[in-house]
Amino acid sequence: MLKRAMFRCGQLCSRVFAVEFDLRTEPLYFTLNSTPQVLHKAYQELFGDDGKLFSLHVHCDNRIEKAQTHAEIKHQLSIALSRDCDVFEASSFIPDVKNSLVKGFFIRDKSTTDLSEDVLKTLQQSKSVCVFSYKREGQYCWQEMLSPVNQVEESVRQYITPAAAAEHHPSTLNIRNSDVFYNMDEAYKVLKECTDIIPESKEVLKLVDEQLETSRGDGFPVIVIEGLDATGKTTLTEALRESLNATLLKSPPQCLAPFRQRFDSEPPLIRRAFYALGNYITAAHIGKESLRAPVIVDRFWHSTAAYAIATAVGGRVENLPEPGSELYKWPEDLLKPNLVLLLTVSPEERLRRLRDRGQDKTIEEAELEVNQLFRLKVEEAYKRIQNPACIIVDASPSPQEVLQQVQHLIRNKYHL
Ligand SMILES: Nc1ncnc2c1ncn2[C@@H]1O[C@H](COP(=O)(O)OP(=O)(O)O)[C@@H](O)[C@H]1O
Ligand SMILES: Nc1ccn([C@H]2C[C@H](O)[C@@H](COP(=O)(O)OP(=O)(O)O)O2)c(=O)n1
Repeated sequence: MLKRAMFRCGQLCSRVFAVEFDLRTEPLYFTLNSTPQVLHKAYQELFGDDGKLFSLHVHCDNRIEKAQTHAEIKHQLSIALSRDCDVFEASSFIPDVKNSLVKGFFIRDKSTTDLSEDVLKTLQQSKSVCVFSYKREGQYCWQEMLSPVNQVEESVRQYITPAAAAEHHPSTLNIRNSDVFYNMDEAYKVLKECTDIIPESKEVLKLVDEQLETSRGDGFPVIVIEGLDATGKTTLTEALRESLNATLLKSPPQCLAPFRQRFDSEPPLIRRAFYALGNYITAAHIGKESLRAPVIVDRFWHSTAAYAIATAVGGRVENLPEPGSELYKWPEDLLKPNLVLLLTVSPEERLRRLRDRGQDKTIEEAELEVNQLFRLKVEEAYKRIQNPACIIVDASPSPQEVLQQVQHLIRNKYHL
């Protein structure tokens, strides 16, 4: 209750709220004020007559619990609300303050029933969930706390006040150590905090503990092949293994395969920590194998960081952390490959390859558009990662031609 009260008043008045009403445009930013503010047209339309509007945020000191509650609520909203409800990603943050982001949702209910209100009231019974409803009167709009079931609280009106757009998309405030990890200890800590609720975490940590040796002398070259799904990584890495007499490794490593599905169903904090640790295990394998032969690696840290950043940052490519941001910096304690190649193909060719593999047949248009935005962000994030940066390889020609192109690049660098 204390958290809720704080959210309602004091501390959170300096907070800015961002709602992703339309993924292709900027979020709508606003703050709250105890005195009425005249809203201009864009805000009036969004907070206007077109249905009932609610927001929901999750507050909790325990980050594992917070991540799981957020994911659980997202799922609940997707199954419990009617078709007349739109659910938008929303967040509250303090501008320029790292880790100040609190994630949540905006719900617009155009139905004539009270179903959404009932669902939200039930969700609000959890101590870490805070729900507000929005009311409109003329040119003013305010939010007040949704009264929990069987409890009438005095409602404080907080008027919506337009706010300037944030210089950096708010989701970038929390990427470090929530989505991307820049040393092993930070990822390790996350899984350690999960051992009670996810028993598999213990087994993963044990595997990490067993692979402490990561140092590498001046051995054979280490070449990482990166790219979106179906760009031809498996085809190329296998051909390279044969032609270079190399060892082929991948991240996550084979020993984590039994746990991957489990961690893929967890919220980003836990899922990304799992993949981060996978890179350290693979690094230990690289360290050993590169003493004997060239090593080809199918996905490594570029994948971990690019997918994590692209998932964390909603909407447009413009929302990504800017080029040169410290969020694209390679972890100081992770083995650096000698060469990173990024396979790229056109969206049409990629889709054709996915279809040939029997995937992606049923994706609807709306989902396709969201996927398209996501794909663009992953590729752009790949390209922004520095030291080592990736070299872009056009992977649209035939497998043989792609192999030749890559052999040429490697030969130029290593005379292999
Ligand atoms: N250069 C290429 N030209 C045409 N098809 C390709 C090429 N490389 C791979 N493919 C085909 O595209 C699909 C995806 O390739 P794959 O190597 O499995 O990609 P990834 O490992 O990146 O997911 C497979 O069916 C594969 O046979
Ligand atoms: N080193 C890695 C490898 C994969 N990941 C994550 C990133 C994405 O969420 C998925 C992509 O894996 P996917 O199953 O599409 O990969 P494949 O192309 O099938 O090998 O895994 C990672 O974070 N770090």
